[in-house]
Amino acid sequence: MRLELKGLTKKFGSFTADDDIDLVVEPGQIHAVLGENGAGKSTLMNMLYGILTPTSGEILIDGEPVSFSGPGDAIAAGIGMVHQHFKLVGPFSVADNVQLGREHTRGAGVLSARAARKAVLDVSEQYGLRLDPDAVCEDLPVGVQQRVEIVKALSGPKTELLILDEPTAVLTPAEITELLQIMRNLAQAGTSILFISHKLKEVQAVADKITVIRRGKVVAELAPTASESEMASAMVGRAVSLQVDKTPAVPGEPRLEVKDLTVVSDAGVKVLDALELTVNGGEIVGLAGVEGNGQTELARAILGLLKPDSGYIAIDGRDAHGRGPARRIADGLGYIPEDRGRDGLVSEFSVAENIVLNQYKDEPYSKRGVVDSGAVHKRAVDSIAEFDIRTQSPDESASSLSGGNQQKVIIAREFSRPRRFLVAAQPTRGVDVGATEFIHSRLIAERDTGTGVLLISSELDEIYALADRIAVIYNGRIVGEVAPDTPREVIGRLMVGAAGAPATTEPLNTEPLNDEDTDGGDR
Ligand SMILES: Nc1ncnc2c1ncn2[C@@H]1O[C@H](COP(=O)(O)OP(=O)(O)OP(=O)(O)O)[C@@H](O)[C@H]1O
Repeated sequence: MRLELKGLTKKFGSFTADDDIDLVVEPGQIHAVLGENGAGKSTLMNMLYGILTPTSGEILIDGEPVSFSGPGDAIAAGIGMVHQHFKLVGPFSVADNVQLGREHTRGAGVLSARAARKAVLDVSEQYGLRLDPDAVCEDLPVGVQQRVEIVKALSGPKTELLILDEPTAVLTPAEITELLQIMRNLAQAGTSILFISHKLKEVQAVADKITVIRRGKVVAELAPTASESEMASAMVGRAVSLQVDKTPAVPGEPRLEVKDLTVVSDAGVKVLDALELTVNGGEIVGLAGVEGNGQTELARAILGLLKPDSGYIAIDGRDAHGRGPARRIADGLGYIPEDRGRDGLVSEFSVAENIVLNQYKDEPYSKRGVVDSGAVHKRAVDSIAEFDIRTQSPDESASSLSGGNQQKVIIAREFSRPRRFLVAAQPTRGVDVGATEFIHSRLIAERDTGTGVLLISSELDEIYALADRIAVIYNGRIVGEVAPDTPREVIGRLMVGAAGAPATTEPLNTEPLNDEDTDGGDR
């Protein structure tokens, strides 16, 4: 399929999210779309997939103008889409999920259970996407759920163009390598791919062509040979430092002490297993690990959202036992949650309300129990400017913000008050390079004021950039604490629970994306 966009424009009220976009995707081409948070990438893809109606402009498929009144039309025209946030129904099987939604698809028809299983197996075989059609989706690792989304997108009547909107944001390094290979295979077989990512190494690794959009306009077309800094500055419109400067840490008193912490899941599995960890004031401890090894539970237990079965947590020297999240926050705990939808934002609240979410009862936002809306508004206006949150107004609902800008709202909230200890879980997930630079330098500034920081990140690059000490978590235990100059292979082996194994038997990732990533890194 040859896809051509001519002057595609989308306005929300008086705001122009996409402005006169021209773009051509040739058959079998992997075309990356890069841009800052809020640049208009998802809006553009949603128009292409029939979710949004363009305000003006044309979409042409093989030279013919098309008009979609819903995703069903786009699917029937040969377009498949994998969204930024998974849309699978957890308790359903893989086959059921692939089948789901087809009832509205013109020309695709409803499949019988047998036909749905067969569709999964056929697509799996055709593209080398291994999947068990009978597996229950919520039991599958994230990378496999992603594969289900791709198979679903490819199982339309004749999918020839696949839209992947930040498909790697939640994947492990090995899963990312696998996905990039799947993309190459698909392209080789003739499928065109539109690929959105904030991870520049991935873009370099797979893209045939790169279009950069900024504030809704195409600002550059780059060759795949473009360097990371060329891509970054085209996106942001200024030079971006991809490396943060920091001086050595000066650790002080313990700010987090975790001893013998055990959490058993409802299914009877020890998700945290006698975990021991200390973070001192004035240092950043990076918690490295493949997602799903207890990081989420550790963060939630520190905040008081998850009750441990046994063990001890102290925040700033105070036993946290019996203290709920609100009291821990009052004690000086800060929290940037990994799941902004669940723990970070109230999406129907305004941007301003979200910025003061855990502070609105305090001075100056409340006086004698009454919220001072002027003070809240002023604080929101200041934060929007300081953190470059792209929103039309502080009163806009948080749900209308782009994914990366939602993350900036949380960051603005958590960086605004003095803290003794901060848990930063995936702080730059979905965030563009400019904002990543900013968040990284703020985390270091926090450390330099004496705050203890536990950085939980699935990105080894991020851990290396920031951590003064690296703790590796595997199966709910800290299996190693190492210095920040420890080679990737060593950390990679710890991450897969194979500390003693020779390097050759436990590759973290078999296909490095570039020469620097000798173990296949996390990008
Ligand atoms: N339904 C809507 N109503 C009002 N504004 C919207 C709506 N949907 C998107 N926007 C605005 O359009 C702009 C573009 O958003 P979009 O989600 O396309 O950005 P993006 O480039 O995908 O960003 P990110 O990298 O953060 O995902 C944002 O400023 C967003 O606030």
